[in-house]
Amino acid sequence: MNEMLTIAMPKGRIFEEAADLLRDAGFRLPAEFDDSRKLIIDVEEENFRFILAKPMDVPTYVEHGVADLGIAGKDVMLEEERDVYELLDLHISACYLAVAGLPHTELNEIAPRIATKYPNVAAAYFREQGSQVEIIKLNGSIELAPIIGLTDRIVDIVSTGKTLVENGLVEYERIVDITSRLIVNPASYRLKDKRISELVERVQQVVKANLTVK
Ligand SMILES: Nc1ncnc2c1ncn2[C@@H]1O[C@H](COP(=O)(O)OP(=O)(O)OP(=O)(O)O)[C@@H](O)[C@H]1O
Ligand SMILES: O=P(O)(O)OC[C@H]1O[C@H](OP(=O)(O)OP(=O)(O)O)[C@H](O)[C@@H]1O
Repeated sequence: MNEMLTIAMPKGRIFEEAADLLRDAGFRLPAEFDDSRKLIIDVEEENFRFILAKPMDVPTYVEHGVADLGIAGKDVMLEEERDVYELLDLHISACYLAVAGLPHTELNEIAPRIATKYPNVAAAYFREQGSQVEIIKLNGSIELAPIIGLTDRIVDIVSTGKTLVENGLVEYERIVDITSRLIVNPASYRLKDKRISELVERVQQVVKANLTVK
């Protein structure tokens, strides 16, 4: 029997597409997987243990080795900078990080303020631009910040652009394109290399096939 693999799955948006990828790669995941409130799901047929984590926490579990593998958005990887390897771009849950704000407004020259759920990414971006900004960390509804006068700009995820439009905001700069990644703990990668490489191979086939269809 193969050695067990523990995989940290992000709850929420990415979950369904990630589960579809694994199923398309031929892994048998039970129906329970999709609508359970359990946080740990063992799939004995495949010798997998899934842990269902908040998306931002997935790299933390993988870095500490309590999960061998994980699926995380590139946004989370950039923000968290964890000591893990990125094995595959899964090309799912595509979106991008952008700077947005009220239309026809300039950045306050003295102390521009930026609201974001991604303080590290935002700080690095404005540093590279040579702008000194004050970052205000929010946990959601980021678009509120410029509307109610908390900040000049936001750095946030854009997908369809609907949230910006419906709140009267415009995009100023696109920072980076985002898709979800398969990540691995470096020690697990060494110790379970055969099992992990086989999984990567199977998932990669599906990713390639999906890209061809697109
Ligand atoms: N429109 C989008 N908004 C936010 N994240 C998106 C979007 N489209 C794709 N993603 C991807 O999904 C991930 C976030 O998933 P999700 O919204 O479920 O988590 P979350 O932001 O932690 O949610 P919450 O804090 O609302 O529980 C991001 O890391 C990103 O890679
Ligand atoms: O371009 P769109 O397709 O409109 O998607 C982008 C929006 O989706 C996300 O918010 P989410 O729904 O996760 O809510 P939150 O504000 O609570 O983070 C993100 O923070 C944007 O607000």
